[in-house]
Amino acid sequence: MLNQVYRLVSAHQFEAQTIDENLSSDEIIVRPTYLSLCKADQRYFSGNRSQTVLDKKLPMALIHEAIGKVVFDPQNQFAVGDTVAMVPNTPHEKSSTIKENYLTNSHFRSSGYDGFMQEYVFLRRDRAVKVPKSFEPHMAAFTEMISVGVQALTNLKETMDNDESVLGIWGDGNLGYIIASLAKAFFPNSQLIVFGRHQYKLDYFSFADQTYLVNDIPPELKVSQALECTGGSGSQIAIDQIIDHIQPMGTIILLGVSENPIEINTRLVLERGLTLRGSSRSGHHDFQTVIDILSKDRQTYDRLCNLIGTTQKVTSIREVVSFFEKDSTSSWGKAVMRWEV
Ligand SMILES: NC(=O)C1=CN([C@@H]2O[C@H](COP(=O)(O)OP(=O)(O)OC[C@H]3O[C@@H](n4cnc5c(N)ncnc54)[C@H](OP(=O)(O)O)[C@@H]3O)[C@@H](O)[C@H]2O)C=CC1
Ligand SMILES: O=C(CO)[C@H](O)[C@H](O)COP(=O)(O)O
Ligand SMILES: [Zn+2]
Repeated sequence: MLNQVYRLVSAHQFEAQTIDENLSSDEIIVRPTYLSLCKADQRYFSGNRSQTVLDKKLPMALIHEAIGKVVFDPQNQFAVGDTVAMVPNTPHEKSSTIKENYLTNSHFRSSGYDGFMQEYVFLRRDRAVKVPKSFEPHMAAFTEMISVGVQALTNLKETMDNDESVLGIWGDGNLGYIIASLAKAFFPNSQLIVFGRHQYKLDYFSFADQTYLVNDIPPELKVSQALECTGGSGSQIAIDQIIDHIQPMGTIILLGVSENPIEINTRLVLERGLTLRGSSRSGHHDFQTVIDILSKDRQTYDRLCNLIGTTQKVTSIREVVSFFEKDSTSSWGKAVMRWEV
């Protein structure tokens, strides 16, 4: 079957390419309906990656956060019209030790492999997670990013010592907001403190127990465990600050992506017996956990709906380009396209 794939060929430039795809019995065909933008997509779109990386990965269809409607399932496991969240990580082996998203031979869409900016997605059936009909579609579109939060909080639970009293989140953007929203589901008895750079963003975290601007943290304040959700050079500054404010033997979960290697004060990491654990992407199990949590927990569901930012119906590549540009100047929230290209 001929399929149209909308690939980024160079910064700010997409091209429609026609590819011939054959459906195998372990795949279904999904028509993408709502696509949500991630910082990683913006870095490719704006050419904010090294030339070596761009040369290696482009042309490539962007977007790894999306829902769509099933149009065909050769095994009738999914009904035509079912809404599914699509898991961008595709593992090629099973391991009892390594989670699917850390296997080095897994393929991740919109990072070296075509993402969801396509007419139809030929999706391995174990990469589709049913979304309840009642879910707000703009919010469901960023299920992947919520699942990154589930993965991070699960990793924290697996790694940390028994001090759950105070959780600190560094980063007042989308990822920080998602993790803060999920935190009470994982740590109902913990106090939640969010550290950010902008008061107007911190105001959205009204459900946290406390928020601080990073240049105004009381010197004696301590958190038990911390999650770093900043990225870029902000990660280095945030990690330095976390090391100063975390209890000895605490765990720091690192999520922010930095283009260049950053410095970490290992002397203090050793002295204080800290654990630093990286958390990247997510797998099918995390997606299912998102659906389960949001189906039961109305408060978390509503908070995540409040993260919906710029939304627009897009019907052409020109509109997609202007949507990416609009998102890059937006100050808050997830940008979601209703996909009618
Ligand atoms: N590990 C993973 O699987 C994933 C990682 N990411 C990565 O996470 C990072 C954050 O993404 P996202 O939330 O969407 O980005 P946002 O830009 O929405 O949020 C980052 C926020 O952190 C603030 N910030 C910067 N430095 C600090 C600091 N030292 N202390 C506290 N806050 C700070 C930023 O302020 P300002 O704008 O002023 O710099 C900004 O408000 C990105 O690098 C992204 O690529 C995203 C998804 C998944
Ligand atoms: O956003 C992410 C997951 O949701 C990751 O940050 C993204 O996968 C990193 O990929 P890349 O190395 O291509 O920037
Ligand atoms: Zn992402």
